[in-house]
Amino acid sequence: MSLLTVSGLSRVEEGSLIVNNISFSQEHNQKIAISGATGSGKTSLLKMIAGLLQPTSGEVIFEGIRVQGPEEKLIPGHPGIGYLSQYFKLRNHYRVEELLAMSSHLGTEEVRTIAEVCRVDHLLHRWTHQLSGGEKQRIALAIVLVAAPSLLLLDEPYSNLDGIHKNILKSVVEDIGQHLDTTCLLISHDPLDTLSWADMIYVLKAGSIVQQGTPVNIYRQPINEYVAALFGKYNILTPALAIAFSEYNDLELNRINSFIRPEEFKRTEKGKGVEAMVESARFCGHAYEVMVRVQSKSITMLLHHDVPSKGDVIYVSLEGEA
Ligand SMILES: Nc1ncnc2c1ncn2[C@@H]1O[C@H](COP(=O)(O)OP(=O)(O)OP(=O)(O)O)[C@@H](O)[C@H]1O
Repeated sequence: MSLLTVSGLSRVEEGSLIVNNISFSQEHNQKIAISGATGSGKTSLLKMIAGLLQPTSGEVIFEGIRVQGPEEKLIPGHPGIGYLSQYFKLRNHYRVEELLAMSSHLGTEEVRTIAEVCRVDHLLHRWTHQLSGGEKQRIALAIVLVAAPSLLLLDEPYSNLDGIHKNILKSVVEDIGQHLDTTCLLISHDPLDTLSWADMIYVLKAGSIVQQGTPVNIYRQPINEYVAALFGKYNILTPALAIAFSEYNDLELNRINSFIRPEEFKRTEKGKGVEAMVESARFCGHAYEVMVRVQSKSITMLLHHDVPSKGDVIYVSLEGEA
């Protein structure tokens, strides 16, 4: 039996379908990410799973039992499902340890472990107004975790954090799965948050799932430009460009555009690739982003060495020989 089964879940708001017939299931310890542009319905979906928003139709089955919505229960929510909103608030005038004790269903040792996993064990005596934003976020997460949920729903957990605190929280989320045996489902619109973490990604657009797959599959084979754009930089390979590259690469030729990531192009020797005129070469930290013009279309590629200059003619092919 799956830990979570979502079947035909929909929500109508002011006459519009904001979540449209969503179905998927999640196994124990499977890491699922839901991605989508702003307003695509991610938060509404997550709240319905948590029992905090009433579905208009469809159902959520958690550990074999239907999750009731807020219109069916006095106190909304499900004790086995933890939900951390991107707009969480910590109560004022309490010490961190008091907040943890108030929400805890666990013994002192287990609370201590959760505080350690969340990297907040050194903050237990602090008052809530004495914390930074990143610390507050990890304490809010610890408060959800001490209620001992088997499923943790995280709504854009990294959105307000700087790089350093984001990395700490990413390690925390990794550890939650490994050390606390809590299954996680998170939503994010940032590809860096989901690609390296998730086992499975569902992409939402206007309330519907438009693509589902492993991170590699979603990144390398986006089914449309919306999915391609959500997960990083991309080039549109028109049918005409595909014919030009097919002379040097094994390409399936069809009449539709396909989407190629910058790192999938490589610089090659004359006679082994398509001729391209360099328009610009910009350093971007891990590589140079080089814009070239091929048959009047611009292509962005990433080069780590042999970086050309503006105006140079180079030869470009795709990774993998024909
Ligand atoms: N109570 C409501 N009344 C009317 N429309 C709503 C309500 N709640 C959400 N919506 C609309 O439903 C759509 C989905 O909202 P939701 O917050 O679920 O999207 P999201 O993908 O989480 O967005 P974001 O990434 O910006 O948080 C949006 O167009 C939003 O304006």
